[in-house]
Amino acid sequence: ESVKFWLWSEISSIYFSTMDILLACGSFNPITNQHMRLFELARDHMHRTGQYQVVSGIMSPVSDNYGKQGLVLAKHRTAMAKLALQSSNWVTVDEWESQQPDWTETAVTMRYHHEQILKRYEQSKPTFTSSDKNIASLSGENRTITDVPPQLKLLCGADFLDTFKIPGMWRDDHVEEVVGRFGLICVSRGALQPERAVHESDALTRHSGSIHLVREWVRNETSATEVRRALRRGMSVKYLIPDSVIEYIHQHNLYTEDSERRNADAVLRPLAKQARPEF
Ligand SMILES: Nc1ncnc2c1ncn2[C@@H]1O[C@H](COP(=O)(O)OP(=O)(O)OP(=O)(O)O)[C@@H](O)[C@H]1O
Ligand SMILES: O=C(O)c1ccc[n+]([C@@H]2O[C@H](COP(=O)([O-])O)[C@@H](O)[C@H]2O)c1
Repeated sequence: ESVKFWLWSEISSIYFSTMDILLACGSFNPITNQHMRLFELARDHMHRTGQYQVVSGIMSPVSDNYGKQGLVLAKHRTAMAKLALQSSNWVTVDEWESQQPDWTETAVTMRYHHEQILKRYEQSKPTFTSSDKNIASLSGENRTITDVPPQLKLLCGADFLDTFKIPGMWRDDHVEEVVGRFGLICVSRGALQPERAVHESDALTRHSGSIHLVREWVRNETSATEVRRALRRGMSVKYLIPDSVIEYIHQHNLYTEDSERRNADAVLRPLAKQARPEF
């Protein structure tokens, strides 16, 4: 009986689950252990639903013209993220967004990755016989269902969800697209209430079926701002960020009083762009 049950649960998880790819957009200035935990928490959550198979994760650092205070160069933020994610066998760093000449809206970044996923899927799609149409490979964790391409979902923390309601920050059609067309996985952060953010937004409520709220029970308030503050003061950030990243920061003398003044008077690019779309 137990063998039958095991077989059934294996087969049903293959046939009835959707492959997901998680994309996290942000400054990662610098990457913290909690940024990497977001991926782990989200993957566990999605797997526990029994409906999704998370096959990979992408971290996409924002480009230099985002205009956020203290933002160090994208080449450094990307290098640090790559060093940190050497310990992951499923999350990688993608440089496309960070290399764009201007700041790129998240919806546009998602469209780009969606196209890349479809291209790779088309290239790697095996030809099927009628009897094995749904299953391409069944090898440990890498089993895949290939008659549906992987779905891209945005992964974020609860503070990110709150930015949707800041006037002039997001275009309404982009919120619709990110949440409605792609889907969102949001991990709790401190005392923020993502359920309330969804409830108080008509657009988010309309698409609540595509929003997955993940509860982080080990509350972790690590923030890149606090890490930068500690570094400026010459204090330890060990165990908040990986050792390899600490070493990189010291080698390049990245976070100083000067670096924190960068963009201090700048208007965040999304706000400037919405205020003067031609600008
Ligand atoms: N401690 C945390 N808990 C949950 N989500 C987090 C946490 N830290 C960062 N995130 C999420 O990671 C993504 C990238 O965040 P970001 O690079 O802005 O880091 P941050 O720590 O929030 O930075 P800063 O302190 O400079 O605002 C966002 O979606 C953010 O919500
Ligand atoms: O697409 C938008 O309109 C939009 C508006 C505001 C912020 N974002 C993205 O949200 C992310 C916020 O990162 P951070 O570090 O400011 O928390 C970053 O990747 C931005 O490009 C995106």
